[in-house]
Amino acid sequence: MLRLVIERLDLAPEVAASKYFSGQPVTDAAREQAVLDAASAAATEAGADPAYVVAVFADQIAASKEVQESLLAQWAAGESAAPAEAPDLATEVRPVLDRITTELVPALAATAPFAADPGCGAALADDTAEVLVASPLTSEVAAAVATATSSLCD
Ligand SMILES: C=C(O[C@@H]1C=C(C(=O)O)C=C[C@H]1O)C(=O)O
Repeated sequence: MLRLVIERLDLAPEVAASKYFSGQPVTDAAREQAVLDAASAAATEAGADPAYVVAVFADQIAASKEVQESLLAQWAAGESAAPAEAPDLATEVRPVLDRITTELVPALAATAPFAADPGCGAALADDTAEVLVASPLTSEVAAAVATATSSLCD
């Protein structure tokens, strides 16, 4: 589950790069609603609590936007080198995000029972550290992991 959370968040720089070229705003409210609706429907299908899954997905969206805002601000200010090219958001990046949704929802259905466990926070911190060692992230993505995981434990 955490690997999928990280994999999703690690796509945010590509989303930001595509928006750098297209001029599309970071927030796309209609797309966010479609993502949350898809997650809710998939949760019901997987036997998970849709409210829990939607809350976790709202965090994924917020975390992605943190990364995008941070990178776009750096590129605009010339603080870091802007990308030279970017994938197409609709045809190349969002399909990958959608594929992750189909995997992340069943993974959340499996881990949701542990949300109320008193050891959830400590286990989450340990597991997050382990996944981060396995997948080194840029500082912007690493900084948003806290947002992405903030609703996983009660
Ligand atoms: C990732 C995107 O940027 C934002 C974050 C979204 C997400 O995490 O699913 C959806 C829409 C945007 O508000 C996107 O536009 O696809």
